[in-house]
Amino acid sequence: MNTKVIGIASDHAGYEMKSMVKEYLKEKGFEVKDYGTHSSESTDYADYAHPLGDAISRGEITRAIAFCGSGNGINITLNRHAGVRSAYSWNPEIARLGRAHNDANVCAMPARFLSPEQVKEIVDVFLTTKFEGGRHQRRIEKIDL
Ligand SMILES: O=C(CO)[C@H](O)[C@H](O)[C@H](O)COP(=O)(O)O
Repeated sequence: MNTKVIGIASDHAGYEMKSMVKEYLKEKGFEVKDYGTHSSESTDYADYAHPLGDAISRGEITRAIAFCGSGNGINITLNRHAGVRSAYSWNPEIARLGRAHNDANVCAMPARFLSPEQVKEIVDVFLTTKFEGGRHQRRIEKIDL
């Protein structure tokens, strides 16, 4: 498992925030795999969520950051993929709980409702918080149908 590789994806509404996060992660020494979109031209979040979700299901990526305008569409789509636990992370504490309690492997954010500074803080918390296991391991094992 290469935890230094981070997947990223967004639609048009999240493109600028994704670009910012891409540079931020590179500055921190991460390798970034960008699943698109690659401009602010109007597009559909599922077209980027599915390739990222597939990569997680195949085990190619173990952690990812994803955006759309509200965060809902990209989060819902990613969570259709086996093995994806995408946490809708609209503040740092929710991101921390997503990792600590849910072993989330994707941090999905609402790009139109967060500042770049808020996003950086959420990303930092998401990438540094460890899963607590214990009772939470039992619970996540009950998620998949
Ligand atoms: O938030 C989203 C989906 O949950 C999308 O990012 C879109 O921005 C949203 O659906 C609004 O669409 P628009 O074409 O950007 O007006």
